[in-house]
Amino acid sequence: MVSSSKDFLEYGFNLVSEMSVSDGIEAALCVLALWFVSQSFYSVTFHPLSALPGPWLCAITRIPYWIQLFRGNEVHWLHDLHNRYGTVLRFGPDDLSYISSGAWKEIYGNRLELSKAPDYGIQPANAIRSLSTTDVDTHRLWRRMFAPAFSEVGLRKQQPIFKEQVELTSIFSFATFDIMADLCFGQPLGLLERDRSSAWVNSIFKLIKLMPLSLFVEYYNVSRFLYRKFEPKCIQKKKHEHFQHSAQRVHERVKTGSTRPDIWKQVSPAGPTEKLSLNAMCSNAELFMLAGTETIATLLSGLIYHLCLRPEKLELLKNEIRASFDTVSDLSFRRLSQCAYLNACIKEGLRIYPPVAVGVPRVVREGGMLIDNCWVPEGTRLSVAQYAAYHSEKNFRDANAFIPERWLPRSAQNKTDVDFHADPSPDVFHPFSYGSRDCLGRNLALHEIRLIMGALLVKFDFELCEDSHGWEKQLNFLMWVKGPLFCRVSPAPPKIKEE
Ligand code: HEM
Repeated sequence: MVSSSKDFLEYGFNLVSEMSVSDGIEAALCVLALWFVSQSFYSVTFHPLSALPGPWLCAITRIPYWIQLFRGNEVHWLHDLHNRYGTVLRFGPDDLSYISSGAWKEIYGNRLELSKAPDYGIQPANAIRSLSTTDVDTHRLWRRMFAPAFSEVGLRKQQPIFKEQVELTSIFSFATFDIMADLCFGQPLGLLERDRSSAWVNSIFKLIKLMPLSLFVEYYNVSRFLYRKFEPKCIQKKKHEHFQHSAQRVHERVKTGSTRPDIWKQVSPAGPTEKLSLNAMCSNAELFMLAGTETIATLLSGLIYHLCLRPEKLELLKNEIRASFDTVSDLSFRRLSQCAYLNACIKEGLRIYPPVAVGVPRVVREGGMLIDNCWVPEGTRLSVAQYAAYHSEKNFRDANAFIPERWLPRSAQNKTDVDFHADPSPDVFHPFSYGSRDCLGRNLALHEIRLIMGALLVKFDFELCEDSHGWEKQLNFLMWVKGPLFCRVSPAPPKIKEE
């Protein structure tokens, strides 16, 4: 008979010490199975999220999510699940995805500032936090410092740096990497000039494909601990070399100085004692080279693709651009931002093919919170799935069709157009995210996209090659994995001068 807790422990200890190895393994497996069954039962019955819709398997384990993530199919999987289960979806034991307009405000614009999921923060090799940090105070400081460089006034000053590049390009990745390098390092990488990628840029693409693995490792305490302890030397070396590539260029830029209004010229001191250290410049430059290049190249490729599939829309856009500008040197940030049809096309491109197609999760803080009239416990990860939200008929009529007109004011719409302003939730559209951690480079991105599109359409006509039909069927590892996009490109016909 076991009478007290001390006796109980002694009894347990004796029992274990008398066990053979195979009995021990059997007992451990039984305990594990019991734990899993009770956890699963709790997860689908008494867990605070148990009433929310979603596949029961996802309520028990994250395995279905990991499988889809590693297969590059997360975006379409979430889209299908939202179609089946509605605007809120439980796709993991502690993971909720939303596609309603109110969710943006509640998750990303919340006064309580939900924290960014730590596994989504990029860890710079020099260990100095960049803007992607989850630390709220450091993040606030960086945002204040970098805000002027990415503001309208700052960008207008940077306009000449952009124009040096766009005239040359039809290769979007090279152009966006060259432009961002020019803003961060004071000189382009020379990709457009050589018409060839570099080993450094290629390694960024490899890094993007490894994101699911990094998310998996960073999600679990055990794998994170083991990885940090035993990270292979060759990977450490590669990370260091990669970081050094941009760090050296930042050092060079600081040493030689610059007369041009690049990012560093316009950073403001956030307070009397705050200075942007050289190390912090390096880690933020690395972040800008990641965040501000492929996102834009992705949108541009998708936009040209969808325009080529709808030649009547491409014609309207060409007419608008060619009526407003004779040559590339006429293009300016200000005048391009007034091109209504161009802006509508860009919005539609961001909707139908969002560069950040899934939501970056926010984690509910201590004490839990009410969201969408449902109480969610602390630690729950909330996100808005952009692709699913923008392709849902609940939010956009003819959601899978490329229709820039839906973004034009009612008065500018063709009489025969369907009235897309009856779309029930235009507020659901936030391709640059929302709240205190929305995209710092939003203005820069829009100017760059308008300028590159303007330059291309002033100079060239485009037609999609047969081989590239179906180009949009792509895997997604947080970024789309784009195949080659072949277009027949011919010089625009000369303008006939009116008498
Ligand atoms: C079409 C182009 C772009 C799209 C669609 C885009 C989208 C986004 C989104 C959705 C986020 C929010 C992530 C989150 O919720 O945590 C973000 C953050 C960010 N983006 Fe962009 N982005 C684009 C271009 C750029 C450019 C050109 C830059 C320039 C450097 C940039 C710099 C950043 C930075 C620094 C952050 C982190 C902001 C913070 O945590 O405070 N992005 N972007």
